[in-house]
Amino acid sequence: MKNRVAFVTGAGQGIGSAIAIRLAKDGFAVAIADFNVETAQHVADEIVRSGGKAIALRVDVTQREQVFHAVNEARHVLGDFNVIVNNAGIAPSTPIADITEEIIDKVYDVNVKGVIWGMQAAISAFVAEKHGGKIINACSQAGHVGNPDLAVYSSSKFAVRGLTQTAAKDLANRGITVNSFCPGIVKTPMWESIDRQISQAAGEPAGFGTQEFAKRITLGRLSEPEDVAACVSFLAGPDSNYMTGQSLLIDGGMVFN
Ligand SMILES: NC(=O)C1=CN([C@@H]2O[C@H](COP(=O)(O)OP(=O)(O)OC[C@H]3O[C@@H](n4cnc5c(N)ncnc54)[C@H](O)[C@@H]3O)[C@@H](O)[C@H]2O)C=CC1
Ligand SMILES: CC(=O)C(C)=O
Repeated sequence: MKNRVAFVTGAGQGIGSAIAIRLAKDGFAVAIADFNVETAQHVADEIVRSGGKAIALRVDVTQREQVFHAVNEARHVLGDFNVIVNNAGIAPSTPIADITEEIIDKVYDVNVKGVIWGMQAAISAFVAEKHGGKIINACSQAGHVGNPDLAVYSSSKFAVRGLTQTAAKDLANRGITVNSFCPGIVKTPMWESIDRQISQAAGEPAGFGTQEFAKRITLGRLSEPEDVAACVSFLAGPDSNYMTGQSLLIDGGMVFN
């Protein structure tokens, strides 16, 4: 029998690694795709040690050819292609008055172009395998409400929400669903870095930025990467078959739509 194959970008750490590990537990053979191939290999080894199937692939999601190459390799090595999770992202703090062209290009190259290249590569793999599939993009609560000090990042995530809605309409007739997940504050290296930058800018000790954001969380706690992975498991599985174009908030009630 063929493997069900999932390809997760930015899966060497944080939310991406939790998603990869969860999808492996769900029975997927998983391609762990990351700029940092050492952390990716570490996650793949952990999955294989637990009895799952995984490979590590080096990919820079800003480079279209690299994304197509990695998706093709995953398809050939793992034997099919069913789900892509375009998770890789970066989030430098960007107070509005200090935004430069360089930082806009850097963030948009990863967070927006990376998602577009991932969607295109997945479409070509689904077509080659003669079936539909699921595209899942990393958005954020910052893609629903503008966040202080994160203008470039927030606008890139608003773009991901728009791309998700549009692609869902474009791809429905090919049997492809497109959804995104929108975490709030997740305990990962990305969040630690945002907290340091916001706290430093306010002249406060580390942890200040987290306290400020946490005031908005209805459930009263930050989330773990596994909280997000559980929802992505739903989006990757058959129980979400009648859902497309949605951007699912997993933010403990920071934003209500
Ligand atoms: N941590 C948080 O509080 C939240 C995170 N998110 C989103 O979730 C996603 C994952 O975030 P975290 O796990 O927190 O981030 P992280 O910074 O901890 O991990 C990101 C991973 O992406 C990889 N990566 C970065 N640039 C890449 C590129 N050009 N090509 C390939 N891989 C690349 C990194 O090597 C790293 O392994 C991002 O899209 C982020 O915007 C959304 C809402 C909240
Ligand atoms: C990092 C992020 O996406 C936040 C705070 O919403």
